[in-house]
Amino acid sequence: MLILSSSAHNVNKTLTVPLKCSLSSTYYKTFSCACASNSRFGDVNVEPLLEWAKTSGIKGLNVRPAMFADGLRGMKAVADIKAGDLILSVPRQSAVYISPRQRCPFPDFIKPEYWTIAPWFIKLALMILHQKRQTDAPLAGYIEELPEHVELPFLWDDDVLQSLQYPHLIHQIKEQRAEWVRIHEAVTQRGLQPGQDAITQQELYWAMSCVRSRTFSGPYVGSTLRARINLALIVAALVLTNATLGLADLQQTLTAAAAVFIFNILYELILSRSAKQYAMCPLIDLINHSSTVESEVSYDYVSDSFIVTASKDYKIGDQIFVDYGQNNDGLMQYYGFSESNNAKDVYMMSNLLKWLEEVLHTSQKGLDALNDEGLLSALQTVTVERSGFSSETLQAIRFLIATSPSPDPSSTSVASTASSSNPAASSQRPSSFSAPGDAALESRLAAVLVHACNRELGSLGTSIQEDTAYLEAGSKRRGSAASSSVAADRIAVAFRLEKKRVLISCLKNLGVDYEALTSESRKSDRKAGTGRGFA
Ligand SMILES: C[S@@+](CC[C@H](N)C(=O)[O-])C[C@H]1O[C@@H](n2cnc3c(N)ncnc32)[C@H](O)[C@@H]1O
Repeated sequence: MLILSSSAHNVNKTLTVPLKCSLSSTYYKTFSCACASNSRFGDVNVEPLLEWAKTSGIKGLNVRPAMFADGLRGMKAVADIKAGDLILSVPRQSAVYISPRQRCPFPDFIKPEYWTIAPWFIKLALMILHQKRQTDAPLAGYIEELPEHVELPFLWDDDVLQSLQYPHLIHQIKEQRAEWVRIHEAVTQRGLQPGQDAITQQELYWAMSCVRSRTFSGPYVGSTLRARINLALIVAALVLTNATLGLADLQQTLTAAAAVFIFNILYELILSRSAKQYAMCPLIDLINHSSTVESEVSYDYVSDSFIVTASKDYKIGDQIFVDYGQNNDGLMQYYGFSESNNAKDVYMMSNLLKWLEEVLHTSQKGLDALNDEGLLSALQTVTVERSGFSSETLQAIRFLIATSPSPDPSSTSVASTASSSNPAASSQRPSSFSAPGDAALESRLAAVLVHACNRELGSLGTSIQEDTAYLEAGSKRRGSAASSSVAADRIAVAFRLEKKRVLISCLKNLGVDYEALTSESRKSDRKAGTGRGFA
């Protein structure tokens, strides 16, 4: 799910929805004016979509759908664009949209009691399917342009899934598979009204995949400006009628009117603090992701529209991007791709305890002490960032190093001198290790972390060089018709390469040039005639 943002300077937060003033209509050009060039969009004709967009009040300025490298659809600038320029505006009623507590919009299609309990992405998927089933659906022009297939990893064969080499995501994707089977059963058995055509698993999966890869979400801002004005007019009319007919004391009437207003505003304020709105916006959802730009999709309260403003200058022909606000796990699972050098990417290391035990001789007593202080989980579910490990993980490892017994005085394990150099450490609690210790302890900590990263990298089945070579060989073959399983393979290899890069950056921050080291060892492997094949 993509994040609706308001600030051009802050993409990491789930942002508040702005009350931006909409620009005057003369500022906009509609798509038909924006560019007279190529009306073909790869092998798809975009003209019907743009015609529909125009009649639906969607406005675009100096942008147009286009095909980019690797046959990827996206949006390009058809004139120079300045940072801060409005480039797209989609009225809320032209989007597939749900707000909190929205009533079932089609009780003859889906049972209202199921609608109430359905999560947001099922609701949006059902809205798409409902539109698809109608002959004169208002959003037909949009629905027809949704991709026919959305190739997400939950559809991959198990062997391709395993080639992600990343148990954390493989587990989540398997859970998603099971969840989506249950959702299909629930929709068909408890959601669909009797007499309606069955919803096949393929249909529902397609709709849910579109939703998961194209929805923007943001905080709910309460009623639209128009709804608030309508409420004000109704209350004013009641006050006037009362006053004219002398039905009640004027002061009492005004107090009651003020109470209605305050209640309404407070109610919406409370609702907007926890609730979210979700929207699939035609044309906006043709914009591809890059984490190098700042997020620009926001909800404009005054015009009741979703808008995109450029967060940087674009030259004519440039591709327009937004930041989907996801690390590579999220991008892979719900968007079907990973991004090279994604700054938000992390590596979830599930084997840390195993690697620690190789060098630390951890005792049950030590692990229990960590558990008592809520720190054991920092060794079990470990998020490794490019910059390093979390402060909790460092604290827990410091404690283990300082308190590990040394079973073998001749051992080369990094903890072998820890307890002997600091006999008081064994009586210390984990809470004493939140801050960096002396130079000896910190250097042992670094050695343990380097060991863990090296062991993790070594356990992955392929090296970074093998993954790179596989992708490069595939790029040379580009142009030959690649089957979808080959495409999935490449997507999986690109993903696991990025995960290795996270660990390598982490090692770099620990002072280890992993690539230089492995290239040395490859040279000696070659001399010795050894080395690994591609798995
Ligand atoms: C919101 S849509 C963007 C428009 C999409 N390209 C289309 O043709 O409809 C999101 C999908 O676009 C593709 N996509 C977006 N950004 C990408 C990127 N940086 N690299 C590769 N694919 C990307 C993925 O397939 C993703 O599921």
